[in-house]
Amino acid sequence: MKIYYEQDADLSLIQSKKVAVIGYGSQGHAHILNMRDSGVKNVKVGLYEGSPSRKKAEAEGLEVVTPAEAAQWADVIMILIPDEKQAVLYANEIEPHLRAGQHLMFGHGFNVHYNLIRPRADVDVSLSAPKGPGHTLRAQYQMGFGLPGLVAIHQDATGTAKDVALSYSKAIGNTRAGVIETSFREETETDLFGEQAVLCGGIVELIKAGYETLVEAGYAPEMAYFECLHETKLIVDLIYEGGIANMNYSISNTAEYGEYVSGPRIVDSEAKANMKKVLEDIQNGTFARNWVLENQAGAPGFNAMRQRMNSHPIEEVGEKLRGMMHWAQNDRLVDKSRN
Ligand SMILES: NC(=O)C1=CN([C@@H]2O[C@H](COP(=O)(O)OP(=O)(O)OC[C@H]3O[C@@H](n4cnc5c(N)ncnc54)[C@H](OP(=O)(O)O)[C@@H]3O)[C@@H](O)[C@H]2O)C=CC1
Ligand SMILES: CC[C@](O)(C(C)=O)C(=O)O
Ligand SMILES: [Mg+2]
Ligand SMILES: [Mg+2]
Repeated sequence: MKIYYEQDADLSLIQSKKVAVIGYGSQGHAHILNMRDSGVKNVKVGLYEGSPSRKKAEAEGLEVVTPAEAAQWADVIMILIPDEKQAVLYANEIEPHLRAGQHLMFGHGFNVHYNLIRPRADVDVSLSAPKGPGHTLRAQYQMGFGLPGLVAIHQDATGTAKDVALSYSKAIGNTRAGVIETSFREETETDLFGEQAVLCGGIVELIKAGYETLVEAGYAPEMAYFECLHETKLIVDLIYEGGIANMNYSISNTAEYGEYVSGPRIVDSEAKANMKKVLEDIQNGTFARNWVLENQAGAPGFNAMRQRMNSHPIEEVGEKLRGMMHWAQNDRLVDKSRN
């Protein structure tokens, strides 16, 4: 496995290009602001007319144009709008203006891997995918650190696709932590699996089930919140810092013994068998097809599930308790008024 670091990437390549970032959301704002701070001067944001994000980008002094204008102007076009909107954007606003030798980039391989976007053969197509949320990508960069990232090349029409993709990854701070070379397929399938089984789907269900178990047994919701949600970060920080052994070193022997005897009763062989089914659905395209169809129908199921999640009692008690922890409100990663 090849991992690229600062010395392996030439920042001047991306600095010499006209770079358009389509979208100014979680990833978009972080990519363009990190790039600008890395000396990439010729940047524009692509947003539709009337986009609420326009004001936020302009407040940072960025030039905002339409996606079609961005595609006409740029040498490098990075698409960072929601995955489910990219195919329509590409067909209507990008593809008609593409010319040979341009470089099309993605932050996730979803649309290219599942053939929802099929770029013409004479453009470079790559991905530069940070392994973490956009707001963390920005915050880490500003502190002088970086998130790990991935690069992959789908097409190399000019012979320079990888060098430019690595240069882009350096500009957003990923080579500070290390950039792994992968494929669109591997990035897409592992990213979807990670977020569904562990990082988002797995953790959220674990937290909710733990909270509900305690509350249904008569314990105070506040106790259940601190135990099952709040402390998750403190424990994950220890794992992040030095692995599972580091966490086990810090917790009590009683907790460690409970981890060994009770953990496998929760995430048991059935849970692992279900993980394998989730992975199969990702690999055979079932998940992608369902997500596309859901959006074609106006996302009724998605919106209902989002609404149900947002009104779960753990969110209510959490809001109240977090309001008491003023320090946790300072230096927030997500400032919805800015990005
Ligand atoms: N979120 C993350 O941290 C990560 C995301 N990725 C990938 O990065 C990509 C972007 O995801 P993410 O940052 O979450 O996306 P967001 O949902 O945060 O992006 C929203 C942005 O896209 C703009 N937008 C929406 N539709 C259009 C359109 N038709 N034309 C132009 N702009 C549009 C929105 O404008 P407005 O709000 O004004 O409507 C907003 O600025 C995806 O491929 C995702 O998988 C990869 C790694 C992590
Ligand atoms: C874990 C979710 C993620 O894959 C990410 C932040 O990396 C995403 O799609 O947002
Ligand atoms: Mg991810
Ligand atoms: Mg993802």
